[in-house]
Amino acid sequence: MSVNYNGIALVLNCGSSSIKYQVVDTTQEAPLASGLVERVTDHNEGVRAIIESLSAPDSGVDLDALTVVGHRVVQGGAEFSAPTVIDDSVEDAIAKLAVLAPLHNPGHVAGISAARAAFPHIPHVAVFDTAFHATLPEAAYSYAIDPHLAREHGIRRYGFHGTSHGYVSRECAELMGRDPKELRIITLHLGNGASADAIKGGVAIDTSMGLTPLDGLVMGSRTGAIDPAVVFHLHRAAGLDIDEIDNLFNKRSGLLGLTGYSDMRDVHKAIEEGSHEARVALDIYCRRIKGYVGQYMAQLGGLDAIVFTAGVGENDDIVRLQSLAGLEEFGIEVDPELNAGRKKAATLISTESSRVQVWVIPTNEEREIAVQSIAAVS
Ligand SMILES: Nc1ncnc2c1ncn2[C@@H]1O[C@H](COP(=O)(O)OP(=O)(O)O)[C@@H](O)[C@H]1O
Ligand SMILES: CC(=O)OP(=O)(O)O
Ligand SMILES: [Mg+2]
Repeated sequence: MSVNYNGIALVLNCGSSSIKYQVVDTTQEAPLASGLVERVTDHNEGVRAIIESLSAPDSGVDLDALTVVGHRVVQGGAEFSAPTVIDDSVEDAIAKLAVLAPLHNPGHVAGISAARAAFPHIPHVAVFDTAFHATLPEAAYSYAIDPHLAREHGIRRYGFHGTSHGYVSRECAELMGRDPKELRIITLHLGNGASADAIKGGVAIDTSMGLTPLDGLVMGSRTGAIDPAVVFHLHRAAGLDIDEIDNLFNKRSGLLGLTGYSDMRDVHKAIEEGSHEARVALDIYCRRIKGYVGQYMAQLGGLDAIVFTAGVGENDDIVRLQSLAGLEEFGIEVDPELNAGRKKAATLISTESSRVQVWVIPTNEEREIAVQSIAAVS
């Protein structure tokens, strides 16, 4: 049973290169304040600047009224599977988990430390991207390596974007007027980072990201799935060391590596200008999505709905159409007219005869983090 508590939360989502924030009053639909600071290099400084601007008399926000500060944390490892009130030891544990999310956890800790210094008397809660995937069956989270070695080094599939996958899958069930317990859903979170989830009866049974947010779908600057032997080969044949390969796979691959652009809008522009590389990049991107849809349909033993969300999923009708093209035999039919354009609100884009409903549902990680943080301290 879930109980909804009300309150006001400042939510900080310290991403790999940006900080998104919202002040959420759960009794109101729209946030009291929201914003995005891009190209952040120092998250401690970034968070302090955000708090300073929210403290201004004309900000429309009364920071004295805050119930809680909620922090998005990408990697919770084996330690954290639920929203957790942050004390020094929790902050320390999140810092230690940075080896398993090097692009994300260091920024989270810098943001947490700035926010705890600014609001020492308000509870701070960490909401983990990994938590929604704590339900994965052992066969889904285990890799085919020596289990002793895996246990000793925490090597397993953790899965990320869980707050988003959980949120949009619950929204989807509600929009379909069905109990999540009776649904099989594939959620496609296509942002700068991208991942797919297979959700059965309301719980995740598979996810495309792994030990770190590098595996799975093609992303803005990350490879997604790649034969691990490419690492050995690049080391032996091209002389790259481990850190150089890590940097290459995480920061200079994906759409960026293929085309020079990490933003899908730029990839489309390049295609319009006749770029063959950009065309192939889009084809790889969509082909990979289709592969996960097929795989997860099989793991789920059938399918009731597909949900597209996040920056690409909500805005890119070409990606949505191309990723699901040719799946009519499997009961998946996108209606090109319903699909057309950017979606600012939940929209059904499948045909009436489609056995599987296809939805675009805008994610709202910040609101979901607010709700979960308030519940954790209520
Ligand atoms: N109109 C659009 N058409 C296609 N892709 C878009 C559009 N707007 C945003 N995007 C894509 O969404 C990405 C950002 O998604 P978002 O979910 O905000 O990512 P993140 O939370 O990881 O920063 C951009 O990098 C871009 O690729
Ligand atoms: C986990 C992850 O990849 O997050 P983001 O999409 O915010 O980079
Ligand atoms: Mg995101």
